[in-house]
Amino acid sequence: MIHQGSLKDYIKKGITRSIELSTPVLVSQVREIKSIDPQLFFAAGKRKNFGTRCFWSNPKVDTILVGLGEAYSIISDETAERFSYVEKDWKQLVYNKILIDEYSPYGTGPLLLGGFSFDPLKPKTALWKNFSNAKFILPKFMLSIIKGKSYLTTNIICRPNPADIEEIVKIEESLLNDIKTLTIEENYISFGKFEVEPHEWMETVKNAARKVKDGEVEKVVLAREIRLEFEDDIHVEAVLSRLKEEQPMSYLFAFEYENACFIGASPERLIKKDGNEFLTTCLAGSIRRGKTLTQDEQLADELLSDPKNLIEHDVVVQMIKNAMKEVCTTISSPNEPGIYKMRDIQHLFTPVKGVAKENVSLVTMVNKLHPTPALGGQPKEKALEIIRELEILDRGWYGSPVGWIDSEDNGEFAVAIRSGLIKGKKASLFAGCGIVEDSEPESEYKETAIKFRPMLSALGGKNDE
Ligand SMILES: C=C(O[C@@H]1C=C(C(=O)O)C=C[C@H]1O)C(=O)O
Ligand SMILES: [Mg+2]
Repeated sequence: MIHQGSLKDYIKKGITRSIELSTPVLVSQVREIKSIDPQLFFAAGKRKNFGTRCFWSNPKVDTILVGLGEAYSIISDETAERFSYVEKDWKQLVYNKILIDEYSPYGTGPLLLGGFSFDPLKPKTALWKNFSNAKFILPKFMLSIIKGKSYLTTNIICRPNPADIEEIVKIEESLLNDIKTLTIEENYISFGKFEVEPHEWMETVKNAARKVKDGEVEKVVLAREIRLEFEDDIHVEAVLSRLKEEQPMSYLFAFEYENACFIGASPERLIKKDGNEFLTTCLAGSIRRGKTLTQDEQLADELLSDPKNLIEHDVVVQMIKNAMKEVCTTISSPNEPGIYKMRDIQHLFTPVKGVAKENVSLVTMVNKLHPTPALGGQPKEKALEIIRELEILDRGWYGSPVGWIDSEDNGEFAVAIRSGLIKGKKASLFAGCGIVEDSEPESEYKETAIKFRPMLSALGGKNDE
């Protein structure tokens, strides 16, 4: 529906409604705007001190979302209940919304950007202070670039006491003006690298492989951390630009709360929902890229017929297909895995599509799938126990679902791998490997080294193994 009238009028209406209902009322305006560089919009958020910035784009790049500031936030430090908490709070907020939608394609209007932590039962360390078990933001301003067109959504929460109406309208205007004068500064600064206990990590791989051999689990994923220290503050904007250039086959994401930014370029989709269609991806099993085309193809063939990697992959396929069967009327997926190639690595890849039964929400599916055996293991609970026991790190949001949900329950979540947490001059990067019976510590260590490359390179480092 197209509403006439100015944003200010709608805010006044929102305030009146919020007095009547004694509840916050969301006013959300979408308008098509002249095309804007999403990186610059993200950079403008820093200059304007919005505090919170979110960036999300899919590999096809037909959906780019950049959110600035917090009109509303949904934060939960509960454990199992964190999923339903987010859903309930969001449903309540959008129930009374006033939409001013000249244009409302998929990916515009009121939507939440955020994610969940990997394992709420693992004690949280200071590193992940700003990253709750669930944290979703409805941005004050959001740029959506959908199939090449740019839209600006402005979200205002009206409460019984009048909001700073003038202020909001003023900021919106100056924000768009400001972007015209911005550029992204590259600052490649040297850094020192510290690997957190690599030998102990290889020991844990050995222990995990033994547990698989003993029949405790089918597969378990173990991750490790490296810490970088720079001479100067890291420019998150420049890192994002580099990731965009170097990892075009990946989801790009950045979630910045105060001084901490979780950022990465992940090839792995957890789940996408568009109407009643679900799409998910099994991605597990890895090999390096070749130096020549012939060598690259040889490596791909090797991966496609390697028993260890095929087991790693198949455990994921079985679990995801079973989960999809429970909530879908029909599912379809290829019988054999294909190859997904990125700049630094190639993976075994099987997409799974399905048509959802009625009332199966996106968050329900996130809850059901996370963590898949690509990041957790099989069976899920036993694998999580082993990870808690063996792993020498706090995963925080690494390996977790990150993405977006709109007010109609459309959206998409990626698995936050090939990622790191940046705080000022410091960065912690994370990478893991699926461990099965035949996993060898040395070669799994090498595999994680390759998985660190996307972030290391985006931070200005050389490709070392
Ligand atoms: C755990 C990660 O990646 C996962 C593990 C893979 C493997 O072990 O082959 C491949 C892709 C992902 O499922 C990571 O990148 O940190
Ligand atoms: Mg592997």
